[in-house]
Amino acid sequence: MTDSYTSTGNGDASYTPNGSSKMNGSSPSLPPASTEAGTSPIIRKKLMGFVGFANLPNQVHRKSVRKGFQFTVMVVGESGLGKSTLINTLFNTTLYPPKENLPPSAERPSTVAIESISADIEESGVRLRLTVVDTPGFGDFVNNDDSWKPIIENIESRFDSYLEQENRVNRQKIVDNRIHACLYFIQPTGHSLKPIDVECMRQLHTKVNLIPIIAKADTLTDEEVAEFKARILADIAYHNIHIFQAPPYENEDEEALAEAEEIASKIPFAVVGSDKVVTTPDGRQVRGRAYPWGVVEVDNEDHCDFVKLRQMLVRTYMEELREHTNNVLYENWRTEKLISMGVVQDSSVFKEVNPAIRIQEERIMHEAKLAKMEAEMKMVFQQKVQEKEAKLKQSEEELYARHREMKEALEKQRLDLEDKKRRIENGRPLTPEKTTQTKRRPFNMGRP
Ligand SMILES: Nc1nc2c(ncn2[C@@H]2O[C@H](COP(=O)(O)OP(=O)(O)OP(=O)(O)O)[C@@H](O)[C@H]2O)c(=O)[nH]1
Repeated sequence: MTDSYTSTGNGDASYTPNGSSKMNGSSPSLPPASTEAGTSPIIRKKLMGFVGFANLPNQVHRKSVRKGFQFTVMVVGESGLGKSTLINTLFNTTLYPPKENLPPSAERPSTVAIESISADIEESGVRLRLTVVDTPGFGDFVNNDDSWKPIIENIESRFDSYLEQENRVNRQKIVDNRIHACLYFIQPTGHSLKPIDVECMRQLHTKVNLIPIIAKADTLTDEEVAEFKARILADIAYHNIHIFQAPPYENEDEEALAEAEEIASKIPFAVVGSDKVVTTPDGRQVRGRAYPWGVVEVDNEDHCDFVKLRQMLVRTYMEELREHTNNVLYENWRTEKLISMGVVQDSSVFKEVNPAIRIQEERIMHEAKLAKMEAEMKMVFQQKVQEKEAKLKQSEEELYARHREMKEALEKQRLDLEDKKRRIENGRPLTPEKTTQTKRRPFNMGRP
């Protein structure tokens, strides 16, 4: 086996094992050896790893992990439906302190008040800035007609703040406070959606990713849950409410497709929340709720849909929810807002331009411009000709008039002379007009 060393003469060099192939993007690794001539050292190069764009996802991954993530979730539902408990269970934190620790002065608000709590959560080195927006007071009053209004105002004010940041000269530090997901808690009545639920969801669905949840599902039997879900879905379809559905991707593998289908089949998620650890009859320590008749396990897919909800919200579709908020919900809101402010979109910027058609259009426009200029010049020319003709006609008439005048004068002169001639011939003296001779002006043709 023989190795060869090639020098290109411009400082580049490549080592070719067996003289067969060249390697680029490599680094020198082995100590230099001598060539046959014994002058130039052989640089042995070795590939340190895979060189190609297939590594791009890893770069994105590293960058995202360094930057951390931001996620804002809103919880809407009547009080006591287990919203705080579910959030604590979902993100495995005590974001909401236990209610017994709250001071007695912590009274119910008299209107729907919006509260938000943020926490930095870290899991396997990945940082997540989680913000939960709570809506205490929603649906708690005798008249709940406008309960949804403060919620919508809050969502829109977050869009406003984002739009304002986008319009700044310096957009380096945009803070995204928009709501990425809205968990809508439905009371486990077993009937169907209440009018307040329908109205609120109708108001919300165009502004947030709506995820309906049947709260405290452990209070219903499996059959009741199935029937309740069917009725809720029918109501949602009837009222044309859009709930969040993950978009299907064409090149997704079978496992991912099956997972997406399974998650979709569980909507609305019937969940049980508990941040307490209890012991099962078989001695396992689980997060759940202990009843005299047994233990409901939060993380057991046979007991409730909590795992699927977490899968959707955290594991599989968190980025999808953020993207959908930005690309669809915010974009639609922004368009409407700008139009309402009188900003008009120039639709020609979206037109695809075919260079041949463009040249043809420009040629037609140019020809039209030339034709217009020509017509204008013709008009000016005609006008000038008419003016000149009028002037010539006028001087012709003047000449004729003078000619006539002179002719008459000459005729008169001729007649006078003939008269004189006749008198002289008849021997009659000339009239005394001789003495009163008038000075005749000399005849001058062409002068006025
Ligand atoms: N049976 C049952 N009870 C639950 C569940 N989740 C929470 N609870 C209980 O319901 C009560 C109210 O729970 P919270 O989490 O404070 O409810 P909330 O919706 O945050 O209430 P507000 O803060 O008043 O809006 C507590 O006693 C919880 O232990 C559940 O899934 N099933």
